[in-house]
Amino acid sequence: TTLATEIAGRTFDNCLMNAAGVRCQSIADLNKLIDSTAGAYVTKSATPVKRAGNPSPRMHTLPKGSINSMGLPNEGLDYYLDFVLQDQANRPGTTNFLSVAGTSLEDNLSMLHQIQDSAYTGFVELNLSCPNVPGHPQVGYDFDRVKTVLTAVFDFYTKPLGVKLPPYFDLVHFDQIADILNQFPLTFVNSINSIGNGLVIDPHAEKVVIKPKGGFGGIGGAFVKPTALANVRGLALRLKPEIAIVGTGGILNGQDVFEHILCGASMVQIGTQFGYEGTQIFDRISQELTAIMAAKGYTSINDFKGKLKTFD
Ligand SMILES: O=C(O)c1[nH]c(=O)[nH]c(=O)c1I
Repeated sequence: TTLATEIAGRTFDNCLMNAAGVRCQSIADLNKLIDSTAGAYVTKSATPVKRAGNPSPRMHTLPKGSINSMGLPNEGLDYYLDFVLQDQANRPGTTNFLSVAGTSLEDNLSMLHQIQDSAYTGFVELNLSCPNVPGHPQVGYDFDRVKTVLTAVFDFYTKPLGVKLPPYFDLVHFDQIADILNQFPLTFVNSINSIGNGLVIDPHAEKVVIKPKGGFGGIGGAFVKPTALANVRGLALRLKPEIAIVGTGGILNGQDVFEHILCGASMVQIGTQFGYEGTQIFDRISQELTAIMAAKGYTSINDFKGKLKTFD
């Protein structure tokens, strides 16, 4: 039984990896991911220069999930680009993900020009769905804006690139975003980012649990799995086959991964629960998924990828 997967001709020995933003902001975090069972890593979404992000407390975890309003804290693109360039030199033949999240089209284009002109050979994950930068609405919810951004990007960018999308909640929106995405040579689409602007309350203190935005923040973890599965499936059914689906959202165990793959995911990213457990989660969930596959007689994820049954 193998958990190996492939996207755009790149092979990964495990279909599990971290979700951007979780334990991937520092070189120390990234090296722990390299040393783990994860098949790849993605770096914390970068802006052109280092950002402190929102005031703390800005993240809170409950058994059923997390809320965060980090505000895009990161070390700046150079830090992450230097890291991935060094890593690809150290470990030829491996592919990883560099996440970028400019707060303007100009910032995204300047970062992508820098990456295009560099020796980087890995994937870029263009984050169109950060819900926590005050005053900056999510690009992913403005379909015309998505088309404008991708048109500008693919005017020059030729290396493998995917987009990180927010969750959609209307089948017409799945149709509309898929129609736009299918017009571009995307390598993958990653669904979902956190469910934006949820609210978690501490009833004892009668108070919100995070400081930024009056307590409003992105929701992750078990809370979001049904929405994550729907977005993975909704896009898998609508996107051209050349665009791989990366599934993110609500992964706590091997069964959750199995469900994401059934819906069409080629790679699965773990956020909230990875933040809680650390890198040993990749061993635990790999064992759980292997056991599920063995019990069903599957030897590779391609045996069941995208094969979710319906009643009709
Ligand atoms: O607040 C953040 O840094 C953040 N938080 C999220 O939940 N998703 C994102 O894409 C980002 I850039």
